[in-house]
Amino acid sequence: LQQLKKKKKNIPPGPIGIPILGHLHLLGKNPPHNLHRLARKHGPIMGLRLGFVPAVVVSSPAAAELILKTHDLVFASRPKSAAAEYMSYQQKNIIFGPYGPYWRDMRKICTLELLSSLRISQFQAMRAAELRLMVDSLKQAAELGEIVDLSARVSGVNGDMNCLMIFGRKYADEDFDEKGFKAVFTEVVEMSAKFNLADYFPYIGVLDLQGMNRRMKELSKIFDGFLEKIIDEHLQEKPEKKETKDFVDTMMAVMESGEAGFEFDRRHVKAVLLDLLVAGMDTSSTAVEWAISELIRHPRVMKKLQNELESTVGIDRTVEESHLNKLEYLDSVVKETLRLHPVVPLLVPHESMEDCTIDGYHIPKKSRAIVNMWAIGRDPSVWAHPETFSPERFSGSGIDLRGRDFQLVPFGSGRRTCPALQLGVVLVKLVLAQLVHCFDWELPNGMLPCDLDMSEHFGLVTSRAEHIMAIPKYRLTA
Ligand code: HEM
Repeated sequence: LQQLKKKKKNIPPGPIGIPILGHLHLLGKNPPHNLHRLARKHGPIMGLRLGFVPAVVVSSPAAAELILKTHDLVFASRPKSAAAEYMSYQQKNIIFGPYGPYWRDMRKICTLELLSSLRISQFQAMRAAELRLMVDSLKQAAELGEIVDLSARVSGVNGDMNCLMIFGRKYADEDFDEKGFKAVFTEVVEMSAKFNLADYFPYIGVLDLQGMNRRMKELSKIFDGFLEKIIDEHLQEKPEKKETKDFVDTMMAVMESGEAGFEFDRRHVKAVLLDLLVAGMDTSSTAVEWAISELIRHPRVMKKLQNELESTVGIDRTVEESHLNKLEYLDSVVKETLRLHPVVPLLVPHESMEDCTIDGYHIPKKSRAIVNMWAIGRDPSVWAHPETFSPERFSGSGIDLRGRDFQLVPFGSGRRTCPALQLGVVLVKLVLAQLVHCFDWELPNGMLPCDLDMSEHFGLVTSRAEHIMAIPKYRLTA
């Protein structure tokens, strides 16, 4: 009977599952890689069962377009998950919020009030000042011939810029709990991406076999206390005296005006703040980390980018935001980096809100849709020599990052697309441009560029497994 039903409904092809787990065990330590391998055998639209949850995995541009454009509305929701429940104010945030009027309103506030072009430009001077600090400190290290933890530096400057934009001040690790600010938020992001059995076997969730629910509750207490404290501090200050309002000021003003048009209290403010912290914390810095790693591994590309920067900006001053539009090769380097290292390799899981037919396959309501960007970036029918890092492939290609070219959608596309695409791209380009323009980079202990380890650490945001260590040599005349 099962077989007959399957025939009638034409479910997507997939590997043979095992009782209870279905295909969960096939995800392994690095799901994007393992799903890519499976898709090569079973096709770009692959059906899986993760515990009790049906899933469809798409691994080609055409299949991604079906999910993110043709049937965008059907797949615009997010699955319920323990992480969203415990760590996102009962799914009151944007990232994990289910589709509906509440999510739409929250997202609108976020895009209009916080991430608009005008708001992004208001923080330009702050970004320039933070970059100056980074360059000065790396210049000092260069004078001393020091080995620098480049991953930590990039993540540090990105974290500082984020905190200044969101909270109006920087936070040192010791301002937080004993584990430190960065470590707590990195753990929140990691917990959100982990395959938690509770999400796939609803009845065993209460047993919390992996201890994840307990840890998530602890984490949420820590950051809730932190956000409460920040809101209290802001209430005591006078925002009208500030030159640039930070995101807390803006959100508190929305709350106090009562003009949100829906219930909007402190919990909602905290949920948005947490969203932006989590989403902004590691994404851009991880992209920079991958880009600089590829450039160090490919001295020809590094030199070509340095030449572009020299001819556009000069050798006696540093890159400014106004230069970015003129830097075409930098643009190609960033695209090529995101093709091979999409920092959110499986996007954030989507969930279908009703039954739907995709390319003739039946996808039941409440299926999880996984878009494997890692696989799409390596699809040999779209990319010539997909494993080669070659930014030239984008010159004159017309492919942009805005979610219209489904062979390259590292920010997603459609209703759930990243609302911070513009900010994200500016941050990545700015930080990368300073590192490349101001410094030459050498690997320590005579390591050859081709020996640089490029292993990944899988998470919602997939970063390098090992920090990149390198020796800077200052190259500007100023
Ligand atoms: C290089 C940098 C970034 C990349 C590659 C990136 C990528 C993504 C991706 C792939 C998604 C999920 C799309 C989907 O589910 O279909 C997403 C969602 C999101 N991103 Fe970004 N992002 C970046 C930077 C940022 C920054 C800096 C912020 C905020 C400060 C941000 C805020 C968000 C939010 C709020 C969502 C949830 C949207 C929703 O569910 O409606 N992102 N991002």
